Amino acid sequence: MSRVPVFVLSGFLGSGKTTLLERLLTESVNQGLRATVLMNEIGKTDTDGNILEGKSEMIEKLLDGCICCNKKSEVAQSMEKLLNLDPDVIFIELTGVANPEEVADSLTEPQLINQVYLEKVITLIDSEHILSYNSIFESDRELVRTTRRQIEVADTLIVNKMDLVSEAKRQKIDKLLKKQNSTSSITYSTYSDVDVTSLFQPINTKTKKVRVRIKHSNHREHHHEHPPKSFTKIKSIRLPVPTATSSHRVEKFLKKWKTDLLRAKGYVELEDGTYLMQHVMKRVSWTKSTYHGDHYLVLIGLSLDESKIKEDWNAFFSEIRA
Ligand SMILES: Nc1nc2c(ncn2[C@@H]2O[C@H](COP(=O)(O)OP(=O)(O)OP(=O)(O)O)[C@@H](O)[C@H]2O)c(=O)[nH]1
Repeated sequence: MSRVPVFVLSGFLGSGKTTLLERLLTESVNQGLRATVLMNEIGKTDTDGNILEGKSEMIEKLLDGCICCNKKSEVAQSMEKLLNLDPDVIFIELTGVANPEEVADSLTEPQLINQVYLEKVITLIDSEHILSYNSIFESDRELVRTTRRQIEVADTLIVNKMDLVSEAKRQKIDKLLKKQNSTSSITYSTYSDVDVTSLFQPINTKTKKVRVRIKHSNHREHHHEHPPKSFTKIKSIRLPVPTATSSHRVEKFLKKWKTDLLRAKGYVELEDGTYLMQHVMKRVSWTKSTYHGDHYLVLIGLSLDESKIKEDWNAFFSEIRA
């Protein structure tokens, strides 16, 4: 029996993983490949799953945590469900704070090892922010280590968001990446627009080699001292959006937490309908959406003060209602 190739999409929060996944799913359809997806999110809310709605009916979700050792059996269970659908390819989108080595290990579980192989770890790089990671994450060494491993173990590095950086910055990033990973290919993109056909090459040529491997570091044993559901100090907070509001007001609210806020996303009702709000570091975008579920925002950040944020959020809506 041939093993199913697995592509792991890694990269820090907001780097462009879901944007690439949408392209990969479109290409899968074009090539007549049956693609399935395992999504992993930090909180209990699956915004990326909603974004991908309609792109693939075969999405398994692992919410509330990064795929790390305590989730190994859940990964195996989810993968088995996907394998029952007889896919040609499986994409795993990790959370922005996951170390791809953990999921690679999960693929070697006894019930999976004969059914799947790791084809590629693709790591997306947010070119606008990568050079600032060390200073932004100063208080969280584990996070610095994880973002570094995302680069070091990648087979393919995609430096995304090239529309937001200068040529001088591109050269600095190039130098940094080559220092941290001398063997990976490096591709530059805007909105993760890469040559996806070449990423699929191994599947097309049907040279499905039996391998599950990853470039491990010498000291890759997992650190068990962290609490089970928090790999780093990164926290995710879900805020319900009970009534229609304005984008300006939401952005003003987010700005208040900017020192700790790394990522926010969710569905908000504005005057003329529902919008998907995406916030990466300080950059915000709004896209009209056909989403029909409850409106909410998810805030992800370092040491976010949950009770203060929730209190402020409630006050924000009391003001609207008054
Ligand atoms: N300006 C610009 N924005 C981009 C680019 N690529 C993606 N984005 C935007 O960046 C935001 C985050 O993109 P995603 O694809 O959701 O990133 P992600 O890595 O999946 O995010 P998480 O799953 O939250 O870690 C979205 O608003 C995208 O539209 C790019 O090349 N340039």
